[in-house]
Amino acid sequence: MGDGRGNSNSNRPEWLQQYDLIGKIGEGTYGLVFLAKIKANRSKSIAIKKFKQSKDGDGVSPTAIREIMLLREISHENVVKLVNVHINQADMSLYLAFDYAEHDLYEIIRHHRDKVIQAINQYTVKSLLWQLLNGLNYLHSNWIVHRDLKPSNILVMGEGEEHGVVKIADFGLARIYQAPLKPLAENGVVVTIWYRAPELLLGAKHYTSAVDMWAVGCIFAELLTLKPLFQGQEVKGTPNPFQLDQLDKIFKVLGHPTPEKWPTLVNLPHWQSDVQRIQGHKYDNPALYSVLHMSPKSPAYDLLSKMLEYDPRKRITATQALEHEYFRMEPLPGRNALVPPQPGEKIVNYPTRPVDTTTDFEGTISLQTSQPVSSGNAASGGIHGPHVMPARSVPRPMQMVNMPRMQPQGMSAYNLASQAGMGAGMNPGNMPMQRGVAAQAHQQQQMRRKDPGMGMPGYPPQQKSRRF
Ligand SMILES: Nc1ncnc2c1ncn2[C@@H]1O[C@H](COP(=O)(O)OP(=O)(O)OP(=O)(O)O)[C@@H](O)[C@H]1O
Repeated sequence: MGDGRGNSNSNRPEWLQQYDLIGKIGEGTYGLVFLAKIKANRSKSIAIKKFKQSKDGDGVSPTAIREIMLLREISHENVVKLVNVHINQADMSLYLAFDYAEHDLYEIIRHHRDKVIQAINQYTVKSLLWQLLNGLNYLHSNWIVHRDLKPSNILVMGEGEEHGVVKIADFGLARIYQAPLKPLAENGVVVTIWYRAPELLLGAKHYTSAVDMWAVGCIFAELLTLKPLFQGQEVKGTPNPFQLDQLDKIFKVLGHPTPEKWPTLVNLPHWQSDVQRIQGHKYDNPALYSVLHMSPKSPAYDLLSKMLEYDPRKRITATQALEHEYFRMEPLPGRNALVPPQPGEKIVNYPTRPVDTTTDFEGTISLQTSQPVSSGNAASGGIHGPHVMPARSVPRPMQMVNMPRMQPQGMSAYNLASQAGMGAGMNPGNMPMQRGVAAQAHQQQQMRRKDPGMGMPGYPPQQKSRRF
């Protein structure tokens, strides 16, 4: 695939030359995510996450540094693998290359809800959940709390040797935690609101791995019902973690927490200070089973209610959850979550990721048009063909961590610059670019930018606009 830029190949730093860029696949709070192919092995797809420059442009953000430090030490089948780290010394922009995963739970759930209009089969739900817990158990036993678990961060591998294997991604907010625990206030607000644990919403100063288990409970319920369990309206623009509507949604389903069942509740800042507002409505009759349409006696219900235990100290841990009866009864969980082992069971064909081939590494839009994306790669071809779509416009709201910036010279401590093999002045925009974009796709992108909601029911704008 050519780059449409003549013979600039020899000027490119080595790391750029090893990839063919296919296009943009996503945008998060911290940067853009691109799909690329390794030239030496065209069957190998890579997701390259480019971190945004800090506002003051004085180095690599601490979020990025933290992500690298964590990821380089992490190795587990259910955690996404960091294959390479690249840094552009000219502007200190940072590129992390991960193994590419064709699917994520956000898209899988959306596909079942909006396209096939049918529940995810039990085997798939159980296998996805088991693998998610398995990865999380590994992270927690290594003193890592993810803190931002949500369906889009839980990736699932497409066709190939690892088909249907879950990979936990996006450690932008993950942090090694050690006793004594660091207060939350130092790090900004964590966990996207729908999956945010009640202790955080009530202003807990310390977090534990229990916040991830709450998020897993919300995701488990969403896999079962195809709807987010607690869809609170976020009040933006405040560093205060208190989100009344989110708490209200939780209380409505689970009933009000009480100091009898959750003794440390009374110590939480917002339970005291906002007691009138929090307890304005009294929800005495928990209704989780009616939301889920399942028997409270079923093992799935039992496991879920243990994940949604109010008191974080009583909430089930990942290790305990893996031992739960739910996973010991038929259908047993398997490694390929997407393909039920029983013959005759219908296999759902999930769509490949949409790829926006109009955006290059610098995040600029190209209006040039040429041929469609060449065939022969999973993302652009396969059974579903290319999804050339406009990019999402609105990054998810989340706060940057308030820490001093790492200066460029400081990077050598992490041995990143040497790995990157880049000379100063090199521009990552020189990356070979696929120019297979119709002007129509660009127009569509502009139109959708004006409509962040994209007409999807039940999702607030930042969720609705997640996909192109
Ligand atoms: N290794 C990967 N393979 C394939 N897709 C990925 C990979 N990592 C991330 N993505 C996808 O890229 C998109 C953006 O990811 P990113 O982690 O930057 O942001 P996010 O999780 O959507 O939002 P935020 O960072 O604001 O929480 C998501 O759709 C995600 O599923």
